[in-house]
Amino acid sequence: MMRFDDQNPDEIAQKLAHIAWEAGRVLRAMESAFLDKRIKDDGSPTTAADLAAEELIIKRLDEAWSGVPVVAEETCSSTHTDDYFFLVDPLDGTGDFIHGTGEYSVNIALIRGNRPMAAVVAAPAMGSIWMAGETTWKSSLPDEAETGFDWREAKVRAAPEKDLVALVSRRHGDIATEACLSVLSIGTRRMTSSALKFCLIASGEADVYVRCGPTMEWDTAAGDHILTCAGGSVVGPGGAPLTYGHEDSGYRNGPFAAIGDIALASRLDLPVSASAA
Ligand SMILES: Nc1ncnc2c1ncn2[C@@H]1O[C@H](COP(=O)(O)O)[C@@H](OP(=O)(O)O)[C@H]1O
Ligand SMILES: [Mg+2]
Repeated sequence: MMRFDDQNPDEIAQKLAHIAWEAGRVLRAMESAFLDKRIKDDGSPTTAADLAAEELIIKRLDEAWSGVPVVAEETCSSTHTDDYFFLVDPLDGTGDFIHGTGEYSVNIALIRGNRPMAAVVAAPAMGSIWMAGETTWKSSLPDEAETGFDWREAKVRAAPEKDLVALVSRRHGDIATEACLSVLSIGTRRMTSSALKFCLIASGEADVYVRCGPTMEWDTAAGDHILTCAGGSVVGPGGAPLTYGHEDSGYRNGPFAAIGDIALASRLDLPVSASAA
């Protein structure tokens, strides 16, 4: 089996970026097609585009790192016995993909133990991509993957005293999330779908994203790593980082807050368990 010890995390992230770039091409080509949607058990939609992108990503991961388990949203292989495994959301923000807002992303994270070590989030319709190994990098999405990326380091900003910029889901909200936000001095609330919320904080364009409603590990792992390597944090109740690979709980996350400035952590009071859907 291919091991990761001989590759540095930024090199792995770069390979993941190429795979996400290719999956993004598949999704863009399917944007205007009329796609039947199916509602899954958790109430969220899925389409042929989710499946096509996931199939491609799994194939490419296997070509690059044969035998490493992949836990992916649509075909969620339920066991991972190795120290390393991938978490994949081929299309995060399927509702937005269907409604044409363009706010959807491809999320891929390599997990070592219970934390990410390399990750990519691509936003094909927005033309942007973020990757992180040890450092976080942002690029526009090029026409040619081999030569076209223009990677620049991404960094969080210090939180302003007041008028924080909060990112909130366009399609999912709950009372517990609103209660957490209400104690912060929020100046602007910006509706944003998918893992883009983590990336905008990582790029210093926003300060906080709180989510007390249900999400899955593949929704957060890549964005978590991108934000963390840019100087931010993703914390659960009590301020601990999120951990991944919780097969027993069906890969569900608890409540979390993504923040650019760790100083905000002491002002947050997250509930212990996720709100109902
Ligand atoms: N009831 C539920 N249980 C688990 N995850 C849910 C959920 N409702 C929404 N989500 C997650 O929230 C994601 C969308 O987040 P946002 O509202 O921030 O765009 C969905 O991603 P997918 O579109 O990949 O299914 C889905 O995984
Ligand atoms: Mg998805």
